[in-house]
Amino acid sequence: MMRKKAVIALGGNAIQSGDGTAEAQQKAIENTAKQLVDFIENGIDIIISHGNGPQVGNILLQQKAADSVKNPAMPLDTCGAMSQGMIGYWMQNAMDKAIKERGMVKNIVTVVTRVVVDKNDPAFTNPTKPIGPFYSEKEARKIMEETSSFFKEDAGRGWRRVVASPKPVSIKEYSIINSLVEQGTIVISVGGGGIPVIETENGLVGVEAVIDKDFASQKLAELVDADALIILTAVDNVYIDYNKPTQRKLEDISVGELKAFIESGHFAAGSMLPKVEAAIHFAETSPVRKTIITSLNQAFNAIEGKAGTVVSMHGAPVTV
Ligand SMILES: Nc1ncnc2c1ncn2[C@@H]1O[C@H](COP(=O)(O)OP(=O)(O)O)[C@@H](O)[C@H]1O
Ligand SMILES: NC(=O)OP(=O)(O)O
Repeated sequence: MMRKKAVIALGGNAIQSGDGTAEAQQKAIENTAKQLVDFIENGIDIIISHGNGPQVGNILLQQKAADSVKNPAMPLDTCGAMSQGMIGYWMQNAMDKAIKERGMVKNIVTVVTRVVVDKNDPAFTNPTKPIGPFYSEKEARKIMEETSSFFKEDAGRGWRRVVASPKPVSIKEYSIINSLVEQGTIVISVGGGGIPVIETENGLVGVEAVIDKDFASQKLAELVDADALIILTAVDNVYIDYNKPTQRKLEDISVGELKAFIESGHFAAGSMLPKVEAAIHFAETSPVRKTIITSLNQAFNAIEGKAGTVVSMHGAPVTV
């Protein structure tokens, strides 16, 4: 059987359901792992990436709450590393269990991943990435007055702290990630978009930012020469006229058609827009590459061309 390679980016609902306890998050991840095993069983090598918006924001708050001379608060890049370790650990346990239940044997590893960003990226002066819990407008405005944090309204769901979200330029660990995958290991990497670092005369230095996991996953998919980038979120498809009576789902679509829908403003900034942009960036690198945007439940159907929004250079079905 010809092996294929896919980078699977997991959205918030694949990691968290119910409250934010370790138990609830691990339960959601166990359910996710069961579905990801379908790919492995069918000869697709997977690299799993995931978001960290809620988790990294909460870790930052916990750091600040306990901040003291003897127990200094850790900065955002280090909180990002903590979130990679935490979610990676949960995912390793869940994948181990799911694989064993299907009678297979596989190694699973989490790679703490550093992603280089440009220190002059305009995102550093325009924070847009929501992290941590939701607040009322009144609470958010009060915290903004008292601290140097910024808050914005997040897609009608409430107010959240926003931080800089520079674009990924390169991924330090991509080569080792690829070697591990080629050996048949399941790799969890670029968690939370990767730890943002800049290149300096003294080596790599972490910066106060959170990279978008869809953009980082797209960059990784390119660098490891994946056949497919699979972006899993809460909806089965990307829609035009989303939530309007004229709503229409997109199935097989070309890069050109999708760019035209972006121009007409069909995709919400901060939610569907980065996914659609990442999808385009990956699909336009080669006519044999495709990006799928769908839900966890439809993920495997989508790889078989039976579900999801599939973005490719020419919009015709691409077999993976
Ligand atoms: N045009 C659109 N088509 C489909 N979903 C959309 C669209 N515009 C906004 N959305 C919303 O974007 C959400 C996905 O973004 P988000 O929740 O930020 O992603 P993640 O799953 O990575 O956490 C969908 O669940 C949907 O509610
Ligand atoms: N880092 C990141 O994109 O996280 P979310 O997907 O949780 O926003």
